[in-house]
Amino acid sequence: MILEAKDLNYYYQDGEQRRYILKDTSISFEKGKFYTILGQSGSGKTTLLSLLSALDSPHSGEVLFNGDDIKKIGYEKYRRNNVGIIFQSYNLVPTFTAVENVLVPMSITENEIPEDTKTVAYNLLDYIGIVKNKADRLVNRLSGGEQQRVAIARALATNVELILADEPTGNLDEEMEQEIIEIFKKLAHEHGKCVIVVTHSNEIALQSDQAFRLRKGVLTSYE
Ligand SMILES: Nc1ncnc2c1ncn2[C@@H]1O[C@H](COP(=O)(O)OP(=O)(O)OP(=O)(O)O)[C@@H](O)[C@H]1O
Repeated sequence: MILEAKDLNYYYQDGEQRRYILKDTSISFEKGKFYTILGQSGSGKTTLLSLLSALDSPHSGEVLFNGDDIKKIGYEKYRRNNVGIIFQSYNLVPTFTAVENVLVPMSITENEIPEDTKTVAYNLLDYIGIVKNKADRLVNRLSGGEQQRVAIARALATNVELILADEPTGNLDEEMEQEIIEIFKKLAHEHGKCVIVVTHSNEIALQSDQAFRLRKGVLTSYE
C-alpha cells in the first residue's frame, strides 16, 4: 500500500456545532492503479485531497505514506519528495515559460534526478504532448488544455510515485478530457504510478480502476 488514510476527521465549527466534512474516513491506495473519488460540489473532495497531499492537517486520524505517518516524515518534506499535485486551476507561475515551471520542483526536491534537468523537463513535456516551441512559451500564452499538461509534467518532474489531482479536466472540452484521462491511465499502468483523481465526472470514474464516492463525509465504493 503506497498511501493510507486512517479514521480522518475534519470539520468546521459552526457556532456551537461541528460540521463534519470528513467523518472517520479511511481509504487506501496501491501503486500501478488509477483511482477516482467522486462527489458532488461541496462534498469534501478538495478537503480530502488536501489532507492526502499534506496541504492541510486533519483534526484527528492519520495519513501513511509507505507505512510512515506523513506528520513524522514532515509535511513539507513529503510534498517536496513524495507527491505530485495537480490543481484544478493549474497554479503555474504565469511569468515563467512551460519548461521553467517544470524546473521549479526539480530545484527543491531531495530526490535523485538526472543532472541535466533542462533536458529532462523538455522530454517530460514532450511526452505529455508539449513540443519544444510551446515549452519555451510563457504559460499564460498556452491554452487551458496545454497548461493542464504542463501542470502534469510539473507533478512528474521529481520522479514521484504518487500523483494527486483535483478536478484536472474541469476546464477542458470532452476531447481534451479524454486525452488527459489516457495520460493518467498510462502513468498508472505503464509507469506503475499511483494516480488519485477527485472529480464530479462519472465519465472519469467509469474509466478508472477503482472509484469511490464521497457523500456527507462518508466514503463508499462506487459501482
Ligand atoms: N472555511 C470554511 N468554513 C466553513 N465551511 C467551509 C470552509 N471551507 C470550505 N467549507 C465547506 O466545506 C465543504 C467541503 O468543501 P470542499 O472544497 O472540500 O468540497 P468539494 O467537494 O471539493 O467541492 P467542489 O467540487 O465544489 O470544489 C463545502 O461545503 C464548503 O462550503
